[in-house]
Amino acid sequence: MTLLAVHNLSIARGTVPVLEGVSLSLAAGRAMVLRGPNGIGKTTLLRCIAGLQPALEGVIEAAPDAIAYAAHADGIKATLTVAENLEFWAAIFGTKGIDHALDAMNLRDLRDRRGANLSAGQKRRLGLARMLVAGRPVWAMDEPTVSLDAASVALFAAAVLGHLAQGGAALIATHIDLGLQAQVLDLTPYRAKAPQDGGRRGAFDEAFT
Ligand SMILES: Nc1ncnc2c1ncn2[C@@H]1O[C@H](COP(=O)(O)OP(=O)(O)OP(=O)(O)O)[C@@H](O)[C@H]1O
Repeated sequence: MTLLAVHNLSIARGTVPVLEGVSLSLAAGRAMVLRGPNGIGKTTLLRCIAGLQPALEGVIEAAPDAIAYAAHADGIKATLTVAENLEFWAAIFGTKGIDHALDAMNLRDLRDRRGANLSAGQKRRLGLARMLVAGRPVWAMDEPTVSLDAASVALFAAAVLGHLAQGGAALIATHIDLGLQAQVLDLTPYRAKAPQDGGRRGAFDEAFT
């Protein structure tokens, strides 16, 4: 069963075209890794697929509320504890139970620590635990392993495998090898033909973080 299909997508950052003609398809149980040099448009593509910005052209097909997105920023509430952060997200996503997410990302001992007091890697683990409480079939993730140590990368890879085994799918922009059996999509051939630097003035989208 196909959980996500993208047809002939063209996307821009600000008003500047970044990628043209991107198509991909992700079936249940499958992972895909997005590759390409810095600035090619991996983040922009993921944001578009997550519904955070419109495409210039093309079609994205997924069931309503199918996609959970983990961005560079973790969206962690500094004044809430680890457990409260996850409870908050479970309430937003309409799911129940956070223990499996605490266990999966080794956060049990940190459950009562406030978001503000977590290390960078711990914050990242909490951000990834959020995916586990989302209860959504398609995980779209942008550089999920930044700040993670080797043990945490292994935990994350195991969490992705578990998600795939349950019929989920994952689209992951990463520069590292996660040891997953994933299809690789290099975005380099889809670089937009329009000038990348010319016409840039006024193109900056300040809301883009
Ligand atoms: N706020 C902005 N407004 C307009 N253009 C931007 C803005 N931020 C980044 N860009 C440009 O958009 C293009 C695509 O950036 P994007 O972040 O999607 O690339 P990426 O492949 O995720 O890069 P990286 O591997 O460095 O994370 C780049 O050329 C970048 O310089």
